[in-house]
Amino acid sequence: MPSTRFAPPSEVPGLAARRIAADILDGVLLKRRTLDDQLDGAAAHPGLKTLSDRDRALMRRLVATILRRLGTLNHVLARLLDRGVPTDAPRAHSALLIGAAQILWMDVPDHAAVDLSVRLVQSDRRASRYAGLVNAVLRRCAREAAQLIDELQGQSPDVPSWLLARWSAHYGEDTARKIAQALGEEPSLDLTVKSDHEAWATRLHGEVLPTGTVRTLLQGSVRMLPGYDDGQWWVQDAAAALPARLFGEVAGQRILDLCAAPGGKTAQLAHAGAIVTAIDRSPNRIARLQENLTRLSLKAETVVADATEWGDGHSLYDGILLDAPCSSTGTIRRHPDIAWLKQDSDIAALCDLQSRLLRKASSLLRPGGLLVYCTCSLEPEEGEQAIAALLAADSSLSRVPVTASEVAGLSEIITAQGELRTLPCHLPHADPRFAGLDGFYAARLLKAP
Ligand SMILES: C[S@@+](CC[C@H](N)C(=O)[O-])C[C@H]1O[C@@H](n2cnc3c(N)ncnc32)[C@H](O)[C@@H]1O
Repeated sequence: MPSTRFAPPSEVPGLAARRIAADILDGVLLKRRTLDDQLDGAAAHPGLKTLSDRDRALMRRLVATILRRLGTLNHVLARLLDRGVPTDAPRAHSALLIGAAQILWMDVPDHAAVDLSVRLVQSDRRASRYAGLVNAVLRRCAREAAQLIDELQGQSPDVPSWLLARWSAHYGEDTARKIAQALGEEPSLDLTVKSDHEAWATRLHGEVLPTGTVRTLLQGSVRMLPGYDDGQWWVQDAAAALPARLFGEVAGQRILDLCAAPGGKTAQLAHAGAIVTAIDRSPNRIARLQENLTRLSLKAETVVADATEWGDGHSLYDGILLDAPCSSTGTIRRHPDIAWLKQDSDIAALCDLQSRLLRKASSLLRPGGLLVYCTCSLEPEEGEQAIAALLAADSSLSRVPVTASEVAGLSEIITAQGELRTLPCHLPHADPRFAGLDGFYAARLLKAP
């Protein structure tokens, strides 16, 4: 729980939002807590409740911008600080990041950004003696940062080097650089709508993508948008909406969604008429899935269970969706904390779980049934290699290649093996704010009849 106080009544406008941003930033960078954890649910920052909708949106955007451009910011600050970032007062570092991000990329006047960061350090016992330093460095930042950022040309400072090395090895240096560049952009809001796609796109000031997703640049709480309360759509990245479609016609089929929460894909399957059993091992996340289904007036059987141990005695399913837990490196655009929280060593442990879940999924599938496996990871071990290993070990399964016509003709997102592989740099658009996809992998497998 953050120790700093928030929002005393006499405080200058905007300071509480910056202080909470600093707490949450420290939560990610120093305490290794996820953004989701700090922004929603029981363990969320208690100060969030005191912020207006506008300040809350600004605070979220500020934190996301800093995490998305952390390498660049740290380079600029390092060049402006003769003796480096003070190590005895973490709030001095977060105040510098917050001030610099606003000066460089947000619609906040420079003098206000500097003033709020100075106040931020002044109100922290350990950091207050750095108020003069913060003031001077941020003023120089406003004057000199553009030139300092130029020094980074040709580099990808905002992606940790271990990740960049992985992507270069698998996709080639050029694509790795494009992925890194795409991750620096603020992502659009993507919605899966039940019907009337064009009408919803117009109402929400967006457009319909070739794949049917409605994409808009609206910001702030989605709960305030038209269509939310009456359950006309749900938030789902355009790439995340593709795997569930690989089953084809599912009306009346029994489909098992093995790692289901918060339920974007369960909702797609239920909306398409499937009889869905949705399993997740997290009770809180299953509760969220249930809430989402209720809002959308959709139905599914829900089960809280560890999927690796579930299913004995159940009849076999017509289709199984395994959206496995993974490193989530494909979603860094939307969850920029992931880049700084995950480590290379996490991937091997996840691969072990994924292979156990895959074996379980195969055992619960009827002959002639389809298994769709997907992960929101860019790492081949969690995608292509996991499926290659499964196919080598289980001769009852074979690939049913995905064709371009199933994904609105986007042949660049299909591999030579007929698997889906979307990258953050895919789906270019004349207006870059409308471009990009989360990085997803999906394969479709048939159980021999
Ligand atoms: C990638 S998310 C699923 C997203 C979901 N399919 C959707 O479209 O909204 C992975 C989920 O797997 C769940 N999970 C992780 N390990 C599990 C296990 N052994 N058994 C069941 N669920 C598990 C996590 O709680 C998490 O909700």
